[in-house]
Amino acid sequence: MRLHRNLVFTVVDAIKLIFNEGEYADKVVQKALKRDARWGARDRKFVAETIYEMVRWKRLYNEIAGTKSHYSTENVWKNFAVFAILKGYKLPDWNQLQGVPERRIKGKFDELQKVRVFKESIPDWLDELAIKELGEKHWSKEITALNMQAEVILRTNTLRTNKASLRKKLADEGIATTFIDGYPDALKLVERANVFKTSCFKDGLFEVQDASSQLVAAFLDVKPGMKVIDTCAGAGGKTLHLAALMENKGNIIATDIYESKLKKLKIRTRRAGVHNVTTKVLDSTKVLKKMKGTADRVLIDAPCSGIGVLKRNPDSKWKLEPAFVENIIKTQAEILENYSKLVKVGGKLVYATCSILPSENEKQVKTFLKNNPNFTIIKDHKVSPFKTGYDGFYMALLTCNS
Ligand SMILES: C[S@@+](CC[C@H](N)C(=O)[O-])C[C@H]1O[C@@H](n2cnc3c(N)ncnc32)[C@H](O)[C@@H]1O
Repeated sequence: MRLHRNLVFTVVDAIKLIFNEGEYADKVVQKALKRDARWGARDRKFVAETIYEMVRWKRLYNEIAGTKSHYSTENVWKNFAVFAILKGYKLPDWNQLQGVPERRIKGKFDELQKVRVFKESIPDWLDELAIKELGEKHWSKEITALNMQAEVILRTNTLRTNKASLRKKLADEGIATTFIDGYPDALKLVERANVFKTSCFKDGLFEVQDASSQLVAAFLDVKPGMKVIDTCAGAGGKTLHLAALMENKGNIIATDIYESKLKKLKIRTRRAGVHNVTTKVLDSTKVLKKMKGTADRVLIDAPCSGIGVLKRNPDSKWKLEPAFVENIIKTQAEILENYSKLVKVGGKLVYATCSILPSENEKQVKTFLKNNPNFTIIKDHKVSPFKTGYDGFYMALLTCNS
């Protein structure tokens, strides 16, 4: 395998932006891919995957290269050399790659496989927390799965098309996909591609949404004509799915504390042909008070640590902090307590997170049920990245009895 100069320089610049300027990896990848319009699918794949791999394996590569966390250009090249050797690339005769100690890199890699925090490239605190919550054996399996590359999954917009027809249209645009058992509207890309450029995307025929995330809206058991409140709607990934399941009938109120996210949601509804969504910014307690006890269904897709989606956001390993996780657990408890009041008697609520930590999931639900005996649990579902290969998620379906 050969390395191409302009692709590798793009990767090095991207890594500096992520680690020195604190920019988000997904945004940096998007920008990097726009650098040269002549790049083909293989070039784009190299750029995107190499940036994600260098972010994902930061601690391991730092340890092997002796670069610690200092991100000078020279050190980024040293880390890149580790990546290239471990992936089996033939090193070109470039100044930046002179004198790379190939044998020492391989030897150090083998030696570090015995220490999980290096082998899996994770901060000590996260390893300790996850072991406390899940046990060492379970966590070891999950983190190995969370370090794999994320696949691209699409959700068919059933308001505009069906899965088989979308698959054919995408194939006509050069994008091969497969169905996934157990996920009724999902299509998996055979190879990474820029799906946002397709006319299928522009025509609103699909959304990019992980398979596990596609289970959440369906878990809420919505029906056409219902009144549904999507309390933490963000940019609306699940709102759009709810609208499709409700066949555009009834009323979905999408709320969030950030107006900017709800604006993005509005743009997405137009592309998807969704007509039954209104948005409300949660800027005062009055907004919620007015809707108390009125909803047939409430979705709480709560803010969380995101530990279930490290595959997709490997930079979270380095950006997350223990205090953030502690605080978000308190926020989740408050949100569940406050937003559950929106459900009418006989109505249902889903509490969901993209975390695999029990303290953000089943423990939150247990405490809530203890404090709110008018609610009972119908079922819950944990999605393990290790067992499924997709993102880690938790969802619990509760009902309000009085
Ligand atoms: C997991 S994300 C939601 C993702 C979204 N449902 C989707 O499917 O695309 C959690 C959202 O909760 C919002 N949020 C955080 N604190 C909140 C609060 N107190 N009330 C409502 N929303 C909140 C965040 O802005 C974020 O958009």
